[in-house]
Amino acid sequence: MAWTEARSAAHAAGLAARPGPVSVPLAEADGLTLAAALTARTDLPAFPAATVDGYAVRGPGPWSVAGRVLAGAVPEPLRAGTAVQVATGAMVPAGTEQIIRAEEARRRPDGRVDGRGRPEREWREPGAEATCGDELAPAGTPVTPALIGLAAVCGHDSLPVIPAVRAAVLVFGDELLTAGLPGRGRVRDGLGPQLPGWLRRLGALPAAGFAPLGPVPDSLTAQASALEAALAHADLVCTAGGTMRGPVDHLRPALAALGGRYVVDRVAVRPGFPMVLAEVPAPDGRPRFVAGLPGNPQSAIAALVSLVAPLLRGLAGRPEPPLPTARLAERVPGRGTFARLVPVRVERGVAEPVGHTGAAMLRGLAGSDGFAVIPPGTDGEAGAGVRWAPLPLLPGQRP
Ligand SMILES: Nc1nc2c(c(=O)[nH]1)N[C@H]1C(S)=C(S)[C@@H](COP(=O)(O)OP(=O)(O)OC[C@H]3O[C@@H](n4cnc5c(N)ncnc54)[C@H](O)[C@@H]3O)O[C@H]1N2
Ligand code: MOO
Repeated sequence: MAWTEARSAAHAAGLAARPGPVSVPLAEADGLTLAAALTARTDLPAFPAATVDGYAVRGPGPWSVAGRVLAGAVPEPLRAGTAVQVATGAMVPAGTEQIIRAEEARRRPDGRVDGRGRPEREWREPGAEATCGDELAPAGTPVTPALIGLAAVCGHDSLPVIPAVRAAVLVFGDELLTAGLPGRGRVRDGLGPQLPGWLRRLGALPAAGFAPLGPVPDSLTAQASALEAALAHADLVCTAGGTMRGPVDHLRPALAALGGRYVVDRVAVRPGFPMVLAEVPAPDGRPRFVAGLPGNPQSAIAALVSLVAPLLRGLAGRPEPPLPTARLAERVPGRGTFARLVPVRVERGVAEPVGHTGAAMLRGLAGSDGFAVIPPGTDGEAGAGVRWAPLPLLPGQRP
């Protein structure tokens, strides 16, 4: 499958399988996606609210001071010739004609206040920000802290959201070490420690109740049963390794044993071409997903960006945004009929290829912002515009 087609297929499969909406308390909604439009449950503000500390007055001055209204209280209507002291945020008494700022009011010896109000009203009218029923954000909007605040001030206690995907990671390979120095045929597992952070940045939560103890042994029975156990807790299982047809590559037979159906089976891209995305049936009728990432560490992350990122956007009910573009700093040869993904650092719109980018390497990737995409049948020319697929780095977390 072509790389662009594979990304679209992953996104479409996610959209089709997205979970139904749930209602969550505001404090738990951050980072999720609105499942229905957010509407104002009341006028905002809900009552006329003073914007300054001062005196609300009615009729011509000087005014005798009839009391005060603090924020949170309901005032009596104002009679002509009187003033009440108001605090910022206090409900303005009915009949108020102007508010004289505290620093611009004079207390006369007889106790009355005098002064001139400013031409503009010093209170907010009900509905100035929103009227009851206004749509404040459409379905599909990512929930941010500011949106949570907006929902709170217009009367919501909970929000309808698409729940977060629960994701689990399984690494395959008897050669993998989880501690100490590599050597004598053994390598350190570079994906088990890395994938959870990327998945979290893509909006997935760890699958509660499932924590593998380490690499899964290279046997079909071990890998099929590890997958089955993970799928009992997770909407998405990312596996690493075993995607090819080596003597101990069991991912495809394990998927077959679980009744898996391929959404994507190998992609015309380098690195990462043996990547797989499969749907596995589940008792509730909503499919679960297995993303088979190749074992070569950089290839695995290329597959994560190519398949897992669009899948998770689909599962969250979000659209797939077009890839950003940048200018290539230097010439990058293509890979014939395959697309090529090249780790780059992107600075002020210029994509600079980094070094150490073999499929088995992480050194280049660890200093990059994402992958420049050299389309099939082309070379990337110095100065030419390219699309690039960002790594899910958070602002302020660039390497
Ligand atoms: N005959 C062919 N052999 C291979 C081809 C091919 O076209 N024909 N393609 C190569 C490509 S491309 C890739 S990518 C790999 C994919 O292989 P697998 O997904 O089956 O991965 P493994 O064989 O298990 O491992 C490959 C490589 O990566 C190391 N590895 C695995 N897991 C980890 C990990 N968690 N952390 C660090 N390193 C890991 C493993 O030791 C191997 O060196 O297949 C090629 N072969
Ligand atoms: O596709 Mo492999 O992932 O080139 O290294």
